[in-house]
Amino acid sequence: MLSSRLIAATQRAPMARHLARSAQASRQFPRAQLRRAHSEAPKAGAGAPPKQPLMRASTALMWTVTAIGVGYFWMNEYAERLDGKEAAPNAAISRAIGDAKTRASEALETGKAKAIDATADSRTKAKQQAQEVTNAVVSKASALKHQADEKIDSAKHAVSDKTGEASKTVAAAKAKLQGVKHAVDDKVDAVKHKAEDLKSAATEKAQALKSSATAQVDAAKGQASDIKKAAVDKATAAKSSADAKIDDAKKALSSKSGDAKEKVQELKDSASSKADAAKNAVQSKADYVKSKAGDAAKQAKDKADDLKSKAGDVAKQAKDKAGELKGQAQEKVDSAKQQVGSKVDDVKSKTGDLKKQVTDKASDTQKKASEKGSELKKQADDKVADVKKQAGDKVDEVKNKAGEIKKQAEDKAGDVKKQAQAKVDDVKDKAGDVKKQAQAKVDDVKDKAGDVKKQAQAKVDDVKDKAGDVKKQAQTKVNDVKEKAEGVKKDAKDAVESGKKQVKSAADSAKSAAAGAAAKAGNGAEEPAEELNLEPLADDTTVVFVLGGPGAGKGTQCANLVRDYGFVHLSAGDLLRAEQNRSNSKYGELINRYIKEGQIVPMEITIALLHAAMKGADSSRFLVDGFPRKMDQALKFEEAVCPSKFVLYYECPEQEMLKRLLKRGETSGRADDNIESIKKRFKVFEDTSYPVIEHYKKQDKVETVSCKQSVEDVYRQTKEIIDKELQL
Ligand SMILES: Nc1ncnc2c1ncn2[C@@H]1O[C@H](COP(=O)(O)OP(=O)(O)OP(=O)(O)O)[C@@H](O)[C@H]1O
Ligand SMILES: O=c1ccn([C@@H]2O[C@H](COP(=O)(O)O)[C@@H](O)[C@H]2O)c(=O)[nH]1
Repeated sequence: MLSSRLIAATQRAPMARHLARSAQASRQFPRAQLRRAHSEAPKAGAGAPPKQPLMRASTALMWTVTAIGVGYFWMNEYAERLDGKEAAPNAAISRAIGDAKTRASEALETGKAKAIDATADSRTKAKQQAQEVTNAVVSKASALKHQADEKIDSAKHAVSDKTGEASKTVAAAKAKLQGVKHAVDDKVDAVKHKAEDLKSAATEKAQALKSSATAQVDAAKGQASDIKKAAVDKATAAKSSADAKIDDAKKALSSKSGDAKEKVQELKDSASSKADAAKNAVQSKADYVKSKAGDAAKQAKDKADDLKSKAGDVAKQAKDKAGELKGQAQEKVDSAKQQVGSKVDDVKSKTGDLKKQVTDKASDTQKKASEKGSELKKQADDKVADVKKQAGDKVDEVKNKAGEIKKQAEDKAGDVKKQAQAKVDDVKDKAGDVKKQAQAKVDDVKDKAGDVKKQAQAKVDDVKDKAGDVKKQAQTKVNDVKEKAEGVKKDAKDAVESGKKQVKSAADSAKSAAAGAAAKAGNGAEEPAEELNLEPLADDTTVVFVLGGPGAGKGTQCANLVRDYGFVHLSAGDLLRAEQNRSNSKYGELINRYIKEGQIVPMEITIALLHAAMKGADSSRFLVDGFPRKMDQALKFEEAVCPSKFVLYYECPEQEMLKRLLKRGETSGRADDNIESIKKRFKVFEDTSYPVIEHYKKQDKVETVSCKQSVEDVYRQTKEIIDKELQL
C-alpha cells in the first residue's frame, strides 16, 4: 500500500517518484541479502561464521529504516518548500501534500512496524538458516571428524600393523641371526671335534708307534739277552767242561810232580782266563746291544713324545683357531644384534614419534578437518613406508651381514680344516718317518744282535776249539803223567811214608805243645816255647812272613806267588782250620772256640802245625801267611823253626777289609766271617798283631804293599818286591 501510494505520488512529482523508488529499493534489500546468504550458506559452511546472515538482515533493516527516514526528510523538505512558494495557488496540492504527509507518516509507522516484523521474521529465518547452516556445518565437520578419526584409526592400525610387521621382520632377522650363530657354533664345534679327533688319532698313532718300537726294542733286547744267555751258557758249559777235564787231569796229576801241577794250573788259568775273556766279550757286546737298544727305545720314546706334543700343539692351535673364529663370529653376531637392537629401538622411537605426530596431527586434523587427516595419513603412510623400507633394508643388510658372517665362518672353518688336515698329513708323514727310523734302528739292532750272536758263536766255537785243545793237551799230559806215574809211584809211596812220619812227629810235637798250651790256657798263662821239640829244616829254607789285617788280601796274593814263583803257601789259619776239622783232633774244639772269638790260638799248636807242613813240603820256599800274629810267636818261630827272610805287609784300611770280609762271608762258610767275629779280629790285629809288624819294621824287614787297588795292581807291587828280595 505504501509503495503504490508512493508510486502514485511520484508519478505526480519527481520527488515523490524518487521516494517511492527508494522505499521499494529499501524493501527489496533484506530479502536479496538473505537469499544470497541462504544460497551461499552451504558453500560457506566450511569457513563462514554462522552469524553472518543475521548481521546482513540487521544491516538491511537498518538501511530500510534509514531510507524511509531519508525519504520522510526529503518529503517534509519538499512540502515546506512547496508550502512556502506554491501554497496559495494550489490548495489541492497542499492537501495532497498534507495527506501525503499523513500517509507517509502512517506509512513510516507501518513501514517501521513492518520493518520491525520483517526484521524479526528475517532474524528468525536468519537464525533458523544460520542454525541450519551451523547444523549442516557441524554435521559436516562431525562427519569429517569421524572420517578423519577413522582415517587416523586406520593409519594407527596401519602403523601398528607396520610396526608389528617390522617387529616380526626384526624377530625373524634375530631368529636368522640366532640360526647363523648356531650354525657358526656348530661349525666351530665340528672343527673342535675334528681337531680333538685328529689329536686323539695322532696320540693313538704315536702310542701305537711307541708300543711297536718298544715291542721291537724289547724283542731285540730279548734276542740279545737270549744270545747272551746262550753264549754265556755255552761259555760256562765249555768252561765247566774244561774245568772238569782240568779237574780230572788235576786229580790224575795231583800226586805227581810240581811241574805237572803247574802245567795243570797254567791250563786251568789259561782256560779260565779265556772263558773269562769270552764272557767279558759277550758281556760287553750284550751291554753294547743293550745300550743300543736303550738308545733306540729312548729315541723312539722321544720321537713319540715329540709327536704327542706336536699333536697337542696342533689340537691347541685348532682349538685356539676355533675359539678365535667363535669369538669373531660372536662379535659379529653381537654387533649385528646391537645394530638390529638399535634399529628396533630406532623403529620403536620413530614409531613413538610417528604416533605422537599422528596424535598431534589428529588433534590438528580435528581442527583442520580432512585435508590434514589425509595429509597426515599420507605422511604416516610415507613414514610407515619409509620405516618399512628402512626395516626391510636393515633386514636385508642384516641378512647380507649374516650371510657374509656365515660365509666367513664357513671359509674360516674350511681354512682351519685344511690347516688341520695339512697338520695331520704332516704328523702322518713324520710318524711314517719315525716308524721308518724306528724300523731302521730295530733292523740295525737286529743286525748288530745277529753280529753279536755270530761273534759270540765264534767266541764259543773258539773257546770250544781251545777247550778241545786244552783237552787234548790235558789228555797228552795225563798220558804223559800216567807214564811217569808208574815211575814215580814208588817215590810217591816213599814220600807218603816219609810224610806220614813227619806228620806223626809234627802231630806229636803239636800234641805235647797243645797239651801244655791247653793247660796254660786253662791257667791264663802260656806254655813256655822251649817245650817245642822240632826237627831242624833244610838250610836253604826261605820263609817270608805275609802279614796284614784280616781280609787284606794275603791269601789272594799268595796264590799268585805260588803260581809264579813256586812258593809253598802255608796259611796258619788254614792249618788251624784243617786241624780243627780233622777227625780225632784233640784240639778241634779249642781251635774252633779261639777262631770264633778272633783270639790267637796258643802258639805251640800253630808252630807245630807250620813246622810239620814245612817238613812235608817239596819246596824250601815258604810263604807263611797270617803268622806270626803275636810277638811270642814271632820270637819262638824264628828261634825254633826258621828265621824269616822278610815281612810282606799288606796295608789296607779297615773299612775296605770289612767290606771284603762281609762279601767273602757270603760264600766262604767260615765261622769268623761275620760282623761280630770280624770286629773282634780287627781289635786283636790292632792290639796284638800290629806290634809284631812294628817289631820287624824296626829291623827294617818290612815291605809294605798298599791293598786298596785291584788284585792285579797289588800283585804287580808284590812281584816287584819278591823279585827284589829274592834277587830274581
Ligand atoms: N785287591 C783286592 N781287591 C778287592 N778284593 C780283594 C783284593 N784282594 C783280595 N780281595 C778279596 O777279599 C777277600 C779277602 O781276601 P783274602 O782271603 O785273600 O784275604 P786274607 O788277607 O787272606 O784274609 P784272612 O786273613 O781273613 O784269611 C777275598 O774274597 C778276596 O777275593
Ligand atoms: O797264627 C795264627 C793264625 C790264625 N789264628 C786264628 O785263626 C783265625 C783265622 O786266621 P786267618 O789268617 O784270618 O785265616 C784267626 O782269627 C785266629 O783266631 C791263630 O790263632 N794264630
